[in-house]
Amino acid sequence: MSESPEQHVVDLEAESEWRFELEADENIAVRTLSPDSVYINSEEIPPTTWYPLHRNLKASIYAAQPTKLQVSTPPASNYSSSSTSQSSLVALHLALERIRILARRQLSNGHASSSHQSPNDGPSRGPAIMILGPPSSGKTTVVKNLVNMALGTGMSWTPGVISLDPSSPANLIPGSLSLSTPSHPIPTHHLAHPLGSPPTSVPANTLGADVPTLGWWYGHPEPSNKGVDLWKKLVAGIGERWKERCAKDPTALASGLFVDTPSAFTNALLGTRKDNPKAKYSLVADAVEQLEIDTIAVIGHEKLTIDLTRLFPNVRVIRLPRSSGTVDLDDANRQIVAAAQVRSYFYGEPSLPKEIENLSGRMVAREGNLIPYSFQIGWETLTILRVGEENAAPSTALPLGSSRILSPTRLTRVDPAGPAQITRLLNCVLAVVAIRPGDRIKKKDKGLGTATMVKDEPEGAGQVKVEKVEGPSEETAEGAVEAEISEAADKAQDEGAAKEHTEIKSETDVQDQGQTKDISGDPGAALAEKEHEGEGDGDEDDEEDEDEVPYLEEIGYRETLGFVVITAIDTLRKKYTVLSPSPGKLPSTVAIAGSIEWVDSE
Ligand SMILES: Nc1ncnc2c1ncn2[C@@H]1O[C@H](COP(=O)(O)OP(=O)(O)OP(=O)(O)O)[C@@H](O)[C@H]1O
Repeated sequence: MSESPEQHVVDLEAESEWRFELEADENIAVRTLSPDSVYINSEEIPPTTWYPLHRNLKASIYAAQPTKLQVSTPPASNYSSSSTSQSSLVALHLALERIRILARRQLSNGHASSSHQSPNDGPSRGPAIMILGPPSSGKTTVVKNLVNMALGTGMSWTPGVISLDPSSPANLIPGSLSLSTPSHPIPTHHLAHPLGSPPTSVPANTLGADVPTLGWWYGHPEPSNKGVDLWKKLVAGIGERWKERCAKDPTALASGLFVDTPSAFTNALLGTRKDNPKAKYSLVADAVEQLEIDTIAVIGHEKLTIDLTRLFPNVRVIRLPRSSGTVDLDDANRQIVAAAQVRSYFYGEPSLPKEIENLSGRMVAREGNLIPYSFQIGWETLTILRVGEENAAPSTALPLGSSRILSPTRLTRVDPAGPAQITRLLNCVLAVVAIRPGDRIKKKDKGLGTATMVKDEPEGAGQVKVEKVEGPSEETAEGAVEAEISEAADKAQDEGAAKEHTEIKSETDVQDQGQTKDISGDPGAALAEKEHEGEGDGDEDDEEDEDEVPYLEEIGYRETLGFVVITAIDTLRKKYTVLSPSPGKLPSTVAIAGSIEWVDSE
């Protein structure tokens, strides 16, 4: 890097990357002084246009042509490398693009996706690709690159982007799963830049506002065997919404689907149950089925590629080289990412520091700040639930000879006055869920969808027959796969060897930044009353037992309306202080807690 008082310039060779790891106090901007564009995660940075990069970000700028890259302030950690995996990504993108184009042609010729076709027909839907790999192998980066390449073709694609990684910085908020349909390349200005529109309060004039995003709440940073049932129901819900979208929108169907996954998916025993101990990669298989995946790309994990090839004969499994630029993130890094992700949900993209704002020359368009809203709400008004928590009465309290079968997705109510609950609720991220008229369980139905008690009567060879309340039925379908992907994969392998990523309804007006309001009667209380009126049949049965959850289990895994954080708890006045992305009433007074916490350290 050459350094003169007014500029620091990096000379990049053709097909090489400038990689950087920004420290907590490093904010920089880059621009190319050459006539050709450069790219960040395959988003184009036009010539001579400053592109701000915020602290803690780790990424690279790719140049296809020899380039002079100007850097506002050189970061402590930066280097250039010609060992880029860009060409393998381009090869894969081209194969996927061909399928999209053929699918669009088929669809415009009137072929339905589910209709039986002759072998000579092209694909009748776009590719559905899922990216798998170990921790920090670059999965999210690959997804972002492929999505941006598709959106950069000028073909007006509107692919679906699903994040099944609750800890990915590209997702909405830690603990969530998401489905978005971006129509313009996704930026990489800072750590938490999501693959969809970030927050509920996103103003209508920002870049993210036209990226419809739906969010689901898993509530934990990683899928685990304990949460398998909830996980599968969430994935089924996401799959349903994507299929609904495709049924209405042929462009979405032809554009296809990109799925980012958690590194836990590489654990063969994740999701394996005692009743079927030989089942391997159960959650991968579930996602393949629910999302109709036709291609799995595995990053740099040979055994996994072989295992999955054997396990899914109808799915094309390909291997992608791991970019030598990927950075192994430690726990401290991951905590910084998670905190930045929650902060950006509430506050939007951080402001530019003065030294960058004052740079002379053009600057790329950026999203604005968001102004969240803080208020108090009574313990009685906000119903907080947990999914699958086993805090029911001990089995010893049951009648002799009985055992309890708890539904794995049963809802339990959080009693803030209960032991240790204040500690668990403070700083807790909550997903707000919609309550519809049919969701409330009448007293006579209670027990449905919560816990089932069965008598231990021996049946046959001493077996106990249990009846369990099951969730919604699941659809299955098979996906088509294209041979071109195979070629692209082979090419990727060769090159890799050679060198080494709700509809959240928004209330857009913002006010009262950072102020805590004690709204008498509580925001949301009016809505809560309305809910009761809506169900209102004057049925005295509706009187609740404090410990019973009066809602169907289904609300625990339906898409969320948005997220709030409990930032303080007043035990004397029995009120929560809640940070919400938008002002006014909460859209619902029922929220689900998980294990995700956030403390604003800025
Ligand atoms: N070519 C590159 N140059 C510089 N940094 C990179 C490059 N590719 C990826 N990174 C960085 O490496 C880190 C890990 O990449 P990424 O988050 O895509 O991996 P992942 O497999 O999705 O991780 P996780 O284990 O969280 O699922 C990120 O900080 C990412 O920005």
